[in-house]
Amino acid sequence: MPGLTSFPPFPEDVPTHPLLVVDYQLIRAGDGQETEKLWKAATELGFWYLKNHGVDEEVDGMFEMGRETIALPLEEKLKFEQGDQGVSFGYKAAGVQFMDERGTRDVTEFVNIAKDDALSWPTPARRTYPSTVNARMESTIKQFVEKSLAINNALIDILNDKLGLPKGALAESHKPDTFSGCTARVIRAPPHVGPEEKLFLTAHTDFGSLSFLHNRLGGLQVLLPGSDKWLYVKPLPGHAICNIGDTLNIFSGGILRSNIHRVIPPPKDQAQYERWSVVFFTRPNDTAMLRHLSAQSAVISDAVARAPAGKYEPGVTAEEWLMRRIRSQRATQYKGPESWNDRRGTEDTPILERGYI
Ligand SMILES: O=C(O)CCC(=O)C(=O)O
Ligand SMILES: [Fe+2]
Repeated sequence: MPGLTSFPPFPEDVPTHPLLVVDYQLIRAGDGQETEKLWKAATELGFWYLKNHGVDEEVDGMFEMGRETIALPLEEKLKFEQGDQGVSFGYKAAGVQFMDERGTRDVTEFVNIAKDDALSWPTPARRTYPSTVNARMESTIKQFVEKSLAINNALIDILNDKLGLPKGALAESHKPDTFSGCTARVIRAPPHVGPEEKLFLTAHTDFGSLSFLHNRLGGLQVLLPGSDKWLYVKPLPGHAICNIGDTLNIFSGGILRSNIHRVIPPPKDQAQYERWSVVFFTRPNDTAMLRHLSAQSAVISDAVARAPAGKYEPGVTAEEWLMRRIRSQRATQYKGPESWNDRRGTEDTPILERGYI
């Protein structure tokens, strides 16, 4: 199984950043200390480990589904390619995104399944999928989506209360039964044998509200606020990695941090293995207007008052934001070095010698 094959351990001698470990069962039990830990992680780096989440079996099934799908002939996969218009559901072929100012093409493949399709199965809601996805919709994908949604929404509810918002304010724009960009994704990157530097996923912030990530090999790196040094996040067995994305950053007036991260080939001996990850991206309802919620929270209102005017009012819906960001990654959008700026999210950490991301 791709997620479970044995491989060399994550090396101890590479620059690594420890994340806070949040225990989901303690969060569910209303443990005050654990809630504080979640708040600290969400506001300082925007990344944390989540243990005791109870989704391990479904994650293994998702790795299997990904392997079965990526193993299909390219011609078959291309029938489901997500295309250049900003749609984020379907298959993403290797080489259709650009990765840097020079327009270098990517090497990763994705299988993206809309939450709306998993929940409405067997009736398609947004689009159709390869046979290998259909075959596991009922047995694997639906369960993974339902459990991931419940976890992310429970965490969002807690952040809602810590932000001083009225009960359920964020839940209003994250309704499970309303169309949204919520997506289950499997990612595959090839083994990397070359000595040259390579990017699997270029520096980015996540586009939605909260990401629930499961990886096995190293390669994920974060840039700490104010630093230009990339640090690995070590995969820990049984621990998911959660991170805040742009839309919670906007709703919270910047209080919740959508931090830059990237994926490079796994470190040292791990580099010769295929790298797989499974992610669930919780994103707001398509029609939700992206705007800070300062009218509903004094804490957010204070934060917005200190921020540059208009920073947390992009003036678009969640669907428009997502489409714009997905489209801006496609190689067809690459017109020269200036196209790189169009890829920016909410993050504005300067990178030394490279200007802003
Ligand atoms: O594969 C990983 O470890 C991270 C994936 C990621 O950052 C993403 O899909 O947005
Ligand atoms: Fe990401």
